[in-house]
Amino acid sequence: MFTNVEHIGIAVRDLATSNDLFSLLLNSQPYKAEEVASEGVMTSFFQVNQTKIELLAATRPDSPIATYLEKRGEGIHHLAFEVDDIRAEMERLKAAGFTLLNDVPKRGADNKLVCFLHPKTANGVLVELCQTIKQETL
Ligand SMILES: CC[C@H](C(=O)O)C(=O)SCCNC(=O)CCNC(=O)[C@H](O)C(C)(C)COP(=O)(O)OP(=O)(O)OC[C@H]1O[C@@H](n2cnc3c(N)ncnc32)[C@H](O)[C@@H]1OP(=O)(O)O
Ligand SMILES: [Co+2]
Repeated sequence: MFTNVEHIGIAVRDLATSNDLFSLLLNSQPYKAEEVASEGVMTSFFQVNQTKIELLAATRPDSPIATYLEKRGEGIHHLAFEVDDIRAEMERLKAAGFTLLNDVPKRGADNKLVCFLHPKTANGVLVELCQTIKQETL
């Protein structure tokens, strides 16, 4: 089940500059910065009630964020939903015709297991599924 818009991912060229901008916009400070080396990204998170803003900067040229910035510039990169059972949702969505970009849940930022759906199968939106990793499953 989809339970929440977990975060909105925003591709940015420079994390420090965008941290300042979003701190001003949201009148709050980021609550964490976390590198996800497997994705070639450095993230910075702001909490906005139940939802988060995830700023994403590339840490290497072959990162999906670097490619995105080259082609489309800064802006909203993806929409992430909290799900209660990521494997069940991946099976359901695959059977429903969505293209999964990873067949097995992978480690994301902020203590999540994640899976991405190809934007071509989701109305042009890059969708990310997120399931919080509970202590007992570590
Ligand atoms: C997991 C850590 C963290 C977290 O929350 O925990 C993150 O969120 S990390 C975020 C970065 N990682 C990813 O985005 C992984 C999934 N992304 C990918 O596999 C690729 O970026 C992919 C397949 C979405 C696009 O790859 P690429 O840009 O090399 O392919 P194309 O340029 O050929 O694009 C194909 C087609 O899709 C359109 N496109 C690309 N990116 C996006 C996007 N973010 N939103 C919407 N549409 C997108 C692109 O324009 C092409 O369409 P076309 O009409 O053919 O031009
Ligand atoms: Co994300």
